[in-house]
Amino acid sequence: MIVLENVYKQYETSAQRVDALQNISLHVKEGECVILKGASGSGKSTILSLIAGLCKPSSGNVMVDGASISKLIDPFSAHVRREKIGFIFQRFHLISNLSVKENILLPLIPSNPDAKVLDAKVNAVMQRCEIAHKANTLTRYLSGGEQQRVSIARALVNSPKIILADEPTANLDETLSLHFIDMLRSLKNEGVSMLIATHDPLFFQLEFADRIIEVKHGVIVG
Ligand SMILES: Nc1ncnc2c1ncn2[C@@H]1O[C@H](COP(=O)(O)OP(=O)(O)OP(=O)(O)O)[C@@H](O)[C@H]1O
Repeated sequence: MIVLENVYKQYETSAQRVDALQNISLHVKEGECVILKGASGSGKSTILSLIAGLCKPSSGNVMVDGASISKLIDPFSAHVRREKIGFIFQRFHLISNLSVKENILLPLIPSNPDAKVLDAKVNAVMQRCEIAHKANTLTRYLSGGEQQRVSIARALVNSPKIILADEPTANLDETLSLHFIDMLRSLKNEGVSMLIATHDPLFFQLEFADRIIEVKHGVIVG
């Protein structure tokens, strides 16, 4: 479902060149749940961004459900992302002057013009993520945990085959984290593949993952 082959990623800034990933190869099968762990700066977010087609590798190949997303130009990689991937970002990336409902609705607009269908999907996912009571609130007025639940709802609204999540429980209390992990478990049982970058001990205590991959200085070490 997700394949990385000999992937390198360098970031060039005016000050320096950063070797963020070096020769990463990994394979996540359909319905498999893999956790990425590693110290801050080890390259976890870069791996997720490459799979989502949000950035390109310096060399190597990234495949998502048979499509070589690393080789597609922007509108086509965005299409693969919209159709197949739900991305839960570390920093939410919500639009602050839109409501909860409008933020969740956004990924659906390009593919689904039927207003009733859209409304039903958004309402269902808001209930699932326990944020329906704030449907009409602008997201700039939400707490960190509430914003996180909106970003989770937005990632799930398209019923993606793949979930990529960057520290998804960082802003949730233990009860909400348990609820979220439970939700991931039911998605996994429905065949959704997931790659989750996390330090949250709950994921490890609950033995949630099929596999844990450790990244160190841009290299897979275990
Ligand atoms: N856009 C960028 N430009 C330059 N360097 C970057 C950029 N994005 C990431 N880096 C660098 O690449 C390396 C890997 O960063 P990345 O964000 O992938 O790590 P991470 O493991 O997700 O860290 P964290 O757990 O703190 O989120 C770091 O040295 C980081 O400073």
